[in-house]
Amino acid sequence: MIRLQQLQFRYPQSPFQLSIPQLEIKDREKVAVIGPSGCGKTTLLNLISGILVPNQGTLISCNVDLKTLNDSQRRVYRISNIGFVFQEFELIEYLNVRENILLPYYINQALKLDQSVQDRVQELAVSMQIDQYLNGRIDQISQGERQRVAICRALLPQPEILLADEPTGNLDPANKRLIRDLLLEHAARTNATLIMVTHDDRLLDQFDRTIDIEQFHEVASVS
Ligand SMILES: Nc1ncnc2c1ncn2[C@@H]1O[C@H](COP(=O)(O)OP(=O)(O)OP(=O)(O)O)[C@@H](O)[C@H]1O
Repeated sequence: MIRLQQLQFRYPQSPFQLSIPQLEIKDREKVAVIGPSGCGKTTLLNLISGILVPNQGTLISCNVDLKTLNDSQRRVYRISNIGFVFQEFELIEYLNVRENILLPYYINQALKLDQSVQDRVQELAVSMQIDQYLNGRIDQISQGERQRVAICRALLPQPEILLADEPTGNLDPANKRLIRDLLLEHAARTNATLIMVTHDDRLLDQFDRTIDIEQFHEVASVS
């Protein structure tokens, strides 16, 4: 369960403010996050992942109030529980496709890279239809294929919470549905909670619930 209560968040020197009186997302729930550009969708995902910290209020996730954790404890929380598909993918051009998928295992000593992980890379790549590119270069695959590499990387550690920030942007309608369905299927198979940002109303029908972040968006005076 993810529970936000009386949560307030502001960036320094910015009038943008997120004020969330109460928001709960149940374990294994599949939630779409919507709202106009700039209303705080990415900010919400960054708060849930522990990248950002609320100014006020509580954010409980995986039975921990994230505000009570220091930076290194929040990093451990993120590594252990969160898979994040970033809006800009955050792929590394000088690593090949397989190495990009394995990146969490290179940078986090808490994750053990053994044969079962290598086998899972192969399985995930097959399910995402990018297995033929595993030894290829990132700059030689399409936008949609890059998106699927980023998704494989987020899914590989089998996270309890999967956060996907507009993972279907810039894709044609058929590929948008394909990516959404792959995320939903993997989340269902691994009992993960899925929180996916989208601007596309046509993708909402397969989710348990839609949360419109605009209701929590406030404009404060800059101080
Ligand atoms: N690091 C930052 N410092 C100051 N302001 C920021 C920062 N990051 C985002 N903002 C501002 O916070 C607001 C919310 O940004 P956010 O990225 O969460 O919106 P969004 O709903 O995800 O937008 P989009 O749909 O365009 O991706 C915006 O007004 C943005 O300019």
